[in-house]
Amino acid sequence: MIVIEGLYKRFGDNDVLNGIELKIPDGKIYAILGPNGSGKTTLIKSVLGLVIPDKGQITVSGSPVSHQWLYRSEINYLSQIANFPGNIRVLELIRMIKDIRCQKSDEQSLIRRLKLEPFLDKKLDKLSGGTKQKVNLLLTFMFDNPILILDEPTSGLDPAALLELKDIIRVKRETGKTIIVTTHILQFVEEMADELIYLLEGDIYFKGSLSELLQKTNQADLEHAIAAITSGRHV
Ligand SMILES: Nc1ncnc2c1ncn2[C@@H]1O[C@H](COP(=O)(O)OP(=O)(O)OP(=O)(O)O)[C@@H](O)[C@H]1O
Repeated sequence: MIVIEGLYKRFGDNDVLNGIELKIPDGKIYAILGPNGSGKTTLIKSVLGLVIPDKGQITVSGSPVSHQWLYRSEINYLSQIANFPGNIRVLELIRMIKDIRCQKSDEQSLIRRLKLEPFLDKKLDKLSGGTKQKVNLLLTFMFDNPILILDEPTSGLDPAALLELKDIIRVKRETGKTIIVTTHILQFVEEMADELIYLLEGDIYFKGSLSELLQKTNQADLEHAIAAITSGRHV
């Protein structure tokens, strides 16, 4: 369980998180939604200890994250923009990350599923954006940890890779993992998410299932529900 209490974060005069209270129980897929700049990445980076909050407390599996780092070994994180040096080859990168994490890994089945065999000897700066994203997904999923945090995982993927990604995530959920995803792809959310967390103006506007959100906003689908929220008709 991830517990967030009274979380505040301000950048300059920009109040990004305004007293977030959130409990994320284990074993489900959570979609964090909200307009551009609403603080989704800031929230997940706070959980990861990559952003230091101004106020508030976060615990992951009972451990406070402040000034700690051991808890992070329980988390697999896919960042929105992964910046690895362009002159490293894919296989070298996989070996490097394995050496750093020192955990059992299962890269072979992911290499097959994501069809990465032809690219293993290629340097990262020679890869297309979608192939780079597949490499990032492989690095995220190859370790068997209880929490997965995925910032825009569908970015640049073709339909076949998207199907593989959804399948990989479903299998992770079946094995009891907690999966937190930020995305703007509403079809992905409708298909995959057990719970939606909607951020608006630095706070949580809604947390619950898709059907609860549709009921709350009196709309027929997620696209219209979000349009209703952002136009202020349901704040
Ligand atoms: N390191 C930083 N320094 C200054 N401002 C920042 C920093 N990181 C984020 N911000 C600002 O905080 C706000 C929230 O950014 P964040 O990336 O968390 O939003 P988001 O909901 O993930 O957006 P998007 O949907 O566009 O990815 C934005 O106004 C952004 O400019």
